[in-house]
Amino acid sequence: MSVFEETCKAITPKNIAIGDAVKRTWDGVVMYGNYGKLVDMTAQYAMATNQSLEDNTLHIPKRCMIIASADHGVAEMGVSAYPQDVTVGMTQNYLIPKGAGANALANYCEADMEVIDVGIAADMSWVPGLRHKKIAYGTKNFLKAPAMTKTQAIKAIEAGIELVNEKVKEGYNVFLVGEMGIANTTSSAVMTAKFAGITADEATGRGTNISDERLKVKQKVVHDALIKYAHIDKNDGLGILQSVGGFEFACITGVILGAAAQHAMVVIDGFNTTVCALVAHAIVPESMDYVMASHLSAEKAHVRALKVLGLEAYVDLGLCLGEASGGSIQMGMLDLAVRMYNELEGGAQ
Ligand SMILES: O=C(O)c1ccc[n+]([C@@H]2O[C@H](COP(=O)([O-])O)[C@@H](O)[C@H]2O)c1
Ligand SMILES: Cc1cc2nc[nH]c2cc1C
Repeated sequence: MSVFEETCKAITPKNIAIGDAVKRTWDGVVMYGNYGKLVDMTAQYAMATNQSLEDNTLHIPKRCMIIASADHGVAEMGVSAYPQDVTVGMTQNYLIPKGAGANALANYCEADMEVIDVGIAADMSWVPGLRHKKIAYGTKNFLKAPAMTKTQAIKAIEAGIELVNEKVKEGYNVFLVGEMGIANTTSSAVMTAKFAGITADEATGRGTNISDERLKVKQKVVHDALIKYAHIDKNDGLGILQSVGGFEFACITGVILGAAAQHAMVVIDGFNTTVCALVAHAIVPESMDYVMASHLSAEKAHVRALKVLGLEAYVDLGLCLGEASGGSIQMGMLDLAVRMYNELEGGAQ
């Protein structure tokens, strides 16, 4: 059995009794009013990470931010506001000089950062600290040919699984996922249209704030891709990923499946990482027991993607970015909720 198959097979549903016990503790202390979504966060975290609730406390999350980078052949259609080499520049920036917004946010939420190249269309061997797992120099333009082969999709998924397995061994139990890849919101739009059963126009947003003119081009690309891949079933996660996805999305799908198999939790970020969750959901529905939503991206179809998963974002800050930005803010809130839970004493307040 492959690492991918073994991982999928190892995923079990969360233990509801743990969540109920956490909620009872909050209820026992807070006699009137309630702490609303802070309670939900702690219950979800406790269930996903299979906490023993010894001394009625929760382990403080040990956090790892994983940013996966890759390029997209569909960029040649003129669907992004930025050239492809921004993927190189931003990915380098996470490591030297560690000056990106993602670095600041990782520091804020006390996450260690791992950056992985699974398909950047340039040689990245000179970047120190980068995890070199390049599957190919970018995907194919999916209007011409499937973005990747099935073997490549599984290889990229396994890169994510293996990274999580390594980090779980080091004690990490919460993973904040982020991505970087110019043109990848076009890929996400097609995947969301497939999974959510919505039209190209409903699924297509402005990504890196493209002009009206580019938006028309992007909508047509998404429309044409939906016709070209109409034969792929909406429940075929691997088929959709392989046809119109990206290597960074496959890697993050692997992070989600790998974490779920190990009872670790994944905090998703915006539109793109929610689409990775859609793929994981199609492959193993129970993997969603290990996924926590974070912010609502300004990318318009994000809400439609979350709806398929039955998830709701905790905050709407108007971010439209990726690179684990919203996930880091969510991590800050989860940390607060866990620390508060650990200080609760019995009795009426
Ligand atoms: O995930 C999101 O909500 C999101 C929304 C808009 C843009 N992005 C980021 O912007 C890039 C993709 O935008 P685009 O216009 O090139 O498709 C990619 O690097 C993503 O990290 C991400
Ligand atoms: C500058 C820039 C930063 C990003 N971070 C994530 N996606 C991005 C896309 C661009 C273009």
